Amino acid sequence: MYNNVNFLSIARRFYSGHVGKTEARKYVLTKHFQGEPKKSDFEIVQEELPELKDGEILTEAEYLSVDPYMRAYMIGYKLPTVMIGGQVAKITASRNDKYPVGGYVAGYFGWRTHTICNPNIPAKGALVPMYLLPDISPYPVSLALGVLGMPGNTAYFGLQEICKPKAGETIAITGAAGAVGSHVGQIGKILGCRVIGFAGSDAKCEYLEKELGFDRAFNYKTVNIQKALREGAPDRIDCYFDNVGGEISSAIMNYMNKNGRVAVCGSVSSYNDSALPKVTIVQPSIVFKELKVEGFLVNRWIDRWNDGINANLAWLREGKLKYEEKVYHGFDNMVEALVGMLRGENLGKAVVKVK
Ligand SMILES: NC(=O)C1=CN([C@@H]2O[C@H](COP(=O)(O)OP(=O)(O)OC[C@H]3O[C@@H](n4cnc5c(N)ncnc54)[C@H](OP(=O)(O)O)[C@@H]3O)[C@@H](O)[C@H]2O)C=CC1
Ligand SMILES: CCCCCC(=O)/C=C/[C@@H]1[C@@H](C/C=C\CCCC(=O)O)[C@@H](O)C[C@H]1O
Repeated sequence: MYNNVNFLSIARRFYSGHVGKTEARKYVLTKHFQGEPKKSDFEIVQEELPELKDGEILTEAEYLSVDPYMRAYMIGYKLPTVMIGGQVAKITASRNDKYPVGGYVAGYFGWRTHTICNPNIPAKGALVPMYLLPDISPYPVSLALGVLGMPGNTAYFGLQEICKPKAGETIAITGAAGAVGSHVGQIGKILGCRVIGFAGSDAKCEYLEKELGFDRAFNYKTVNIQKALREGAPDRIDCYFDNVGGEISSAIMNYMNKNGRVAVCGSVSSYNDSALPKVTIVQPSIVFKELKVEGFLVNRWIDRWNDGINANLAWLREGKLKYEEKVYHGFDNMVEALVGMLRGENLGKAVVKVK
């Protein structure tokens, strides 16, 4: 026979945390985006989550990410479907010894307030499986969506593995004041390169030059790009980290040095458009300058995910890497946050604090 104390300790081994019904909310995409995402493209659905089964955990989202891919990817999904996205969530109940209550996980759970999952069974088709956050103190857990997460690893691996910059070379970056771009530029400086960036406002450019140490930054909305390239990169460009695509990318690629390397990371300038833009041809430059142009998805380096996080964490702690976050507030404001980020409201990483 169990006495009360024994019974409780055994029960705790199998089920710790809040016991009871959980009311969860989620965004269901009901209409494919046309132009900018709209609130009316979604329905917010409330549901009661079931009791946990053995091996499962219940998490509560603290920060949700808004990322450019969300605008681009949904076209491939059959609707209605829960909106995709990454989040940092606290474990509030657990029937899995390796995932204790109070711990934090990063996962692609979608736009949900609460999630039940079994970390031992990877979600079908997950490009980046969920993981328990390492100790990132004294930094906020939201950084696991930015400089210490997917965008940080995109900068870390994308620049070093594809552009392979050498000290003294010149790197050009578009989308330079965003999550990935601002991080790429700082790694470029750590590696001893000349770094020039293009971003969408004078204030962003001032931040890049004065706070992050970019050699030059230009407001692509107001400058003459050819003139900016001549002024910012007198020795031309050796590495181009392309976040935006479009005409500015053609201009930069046509201004590169022989054997230059281009990391094609994304093309946010056209994600809201239904037709792809017509741009200046780049093939003659690729041929005659023997450029290497390579697209990539950061999950290519999933086996080295923690190496990227640890390297970025070390640079943060040494004061070599700085970050900014644009924090939106409230689960009800997810669409405003997504649209705001796509319009360029963010300096650094855009995230939503759920409560
Ligand atoms: N390949 C991969 O694995 C990954 C790719 N990416 C890609 O990296 C890029 C940057 O992502 P991320 O850092 O998360 O986002 P950002 O933090 O850079 O936010 C998006 C930015 O896009 C800029 N932007 C919007 N419209 C335009 C336009 N017409 N022309 C130029 N810039 C524009 C805005 O800045 P501004 O004010 O300067 O216009 C805005 O702040 C995206 O293309 C994304 O898809 C991201 C992660 C992984
Ligand atoms: C033309 C679009 C290019 C987009 C480039 C980009 O930003 C890629 C980002 C991926 C991102 C994808 C995330 C989730 C996909 C689906 C998740 C789900 O819940 O189904 C992430 O995987 C890292 C980058 O490779």
